[in-house]
Order: sequence, then structure tokens, then C-alpha cells
Amino acid sequence: MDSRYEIQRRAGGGSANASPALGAQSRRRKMPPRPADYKLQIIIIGSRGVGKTSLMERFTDDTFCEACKSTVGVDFKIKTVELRGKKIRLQIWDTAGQERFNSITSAYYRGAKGIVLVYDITKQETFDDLPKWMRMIDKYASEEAELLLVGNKLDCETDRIITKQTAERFTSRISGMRFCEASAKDNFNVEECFLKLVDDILAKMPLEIPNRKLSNSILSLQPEPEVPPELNPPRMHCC
Ligand SMILES: Nc1nc2c(ncn2[C@@H]2O[C@H](COP(=O)(O)OP(=O)(O)OP(=O)(O)O)[C@@H](O)[C@H]2O)c(=O)[nH]1
Repeated sequence: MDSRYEIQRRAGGGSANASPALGAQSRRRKMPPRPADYKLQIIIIGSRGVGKTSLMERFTDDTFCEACKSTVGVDFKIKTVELRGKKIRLQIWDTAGQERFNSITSAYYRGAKGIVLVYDITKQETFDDLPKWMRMIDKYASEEAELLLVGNKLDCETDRIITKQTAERFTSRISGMRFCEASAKDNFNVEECFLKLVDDILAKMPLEIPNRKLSNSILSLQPEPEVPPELNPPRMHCC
């Protein structure tokens, strides 16, 4: 027998003489990855240019683009995280900030378990737009969705217009909304903000869900069908 053939067979682990360690290694390699315990959808909204895409890319790929193109419609990325001993597959939807895309982006609110509302701490108009985004949430999102307000571009502290206190006052008028400041550019507080939101979502979920029931929260990659606006009670309290 050709001796090269003999060596190849052994290296493949098929021979009875193959080392047990090698056999175990190849068995390990064939093990499929543990499936996610939860699959959650998170949507990022906010005015044009506040850094929605940049926050998503920093969180999912740890990258930053100085001159990104404005988002057209919606885009998404996947990231798997481990929290509370569970494996969670996040589908993160990045939406266009331009108003002309609202009819497209609004269809993605319904399935979101978490909503990240972003403004730019150096641009007053992006903060003034927040009530408009809250009306979109009230109209299209699930009442159960967790809300996170993010003041982005913290690296531009010298150009800051919106103080932390102003944003905290705004947040305190919305039940259950969290607030944080971050910089997608400097990678400051981005992961922490997203993970806190996911943790809040998990905290609200039943501790053990049978696998069959989980499929209800598994997201198809298709957008949710557009649904007629529901009359959710507004989340924003009047002062
Ligand atoms: N200095 C600074 N610039 C940022 C930061 N995040 C985003 N930018 C810049 O702001 C600009 C807009 O960023 P995008 O991430 O495209 O903003 P967007 O909200 O997705 O914009 P639309 O898709 O148009 O709605 C880009 O030039 C980014 O490089 C940040 O944390 N700091």
C-alpha cells in the first residue's frame, strides 16, 4: 500500500491507530455552536446625522467611519452577547433619520424589544426633535419595549449644547426610559449602553421559557408587516 495514503488516513482520524487526542479534537470541531437562548430585536432611531449607524457599527464590529453615507431606509447587523447566563442573538436595526423614510422605518418599530433614541449633544435641533420621535414610538412601538436615550458625540465636549441635566430632565418625564451619554468615535460607553438595555429587556422576561415558546420572539429577517397605528397611551408625561 502507498505509504502516503496510509499517513493521510491516519491524520484524518479514521484509522483505529489514530491518537485519541486527535479524534477528540475533530469531534469537538464538529460540535454545532450552542443555539441562542433568546433572539431580540433592537431598533435605533433619531434625527439625521446623530450617529445611529456609528453606534451600531461600534457595538457590533468595533469600527468607526468618519464619513459614512446617510442610511437609506433601514439596515441591520447581528451581534451575539452573553448576559445573565444566557446567549442572546441581537438583531439591531439602524433606521434613516430623514423624515421621508418614516413610512418605511415605522414598520420596524413593532417587533422591537428595545428602542435606542439618539441625539447629538452638540446639535440643539436633534434634541428638540425628541418629542417627535416619542410620538413615533407611541404610535408604532410595543408598549412593552424598553427605551434608552443616548446623547452621542461625547468626544465633542467643547461643542456641547445639551447639558446632561437637560437630558436627564427630559428622560424623567418618560416612564421607564434610561439615559446615557456615549461616543461612537472614541468608543466610550457604547457597549455599556447597549448591554444595559438588553439587561433591562431580560429582566422583564420570564426566567425560563420553553424552547417552543421562544420561537415567538425569533425574528424573521423580513420586516414586520406594516400595521395600522395603535392607540397606545402616550409614554411622555406632561409636566
Ligand atoms: N465626533 C463624533 N462624530 C461622530 C460620532 N458618531 C458619529 N459621528 C459622525 O457623525 C456623522 C453622522 O454619523 P452617522 O452614524 O452616519 O449618523 P446617522 O444618525 O446614522 O445618520 P443618518 O443615517 O443620516 O440618519 C458621521 O460623519 C460620523 O462620522 C461620535 O461619537 N463623535
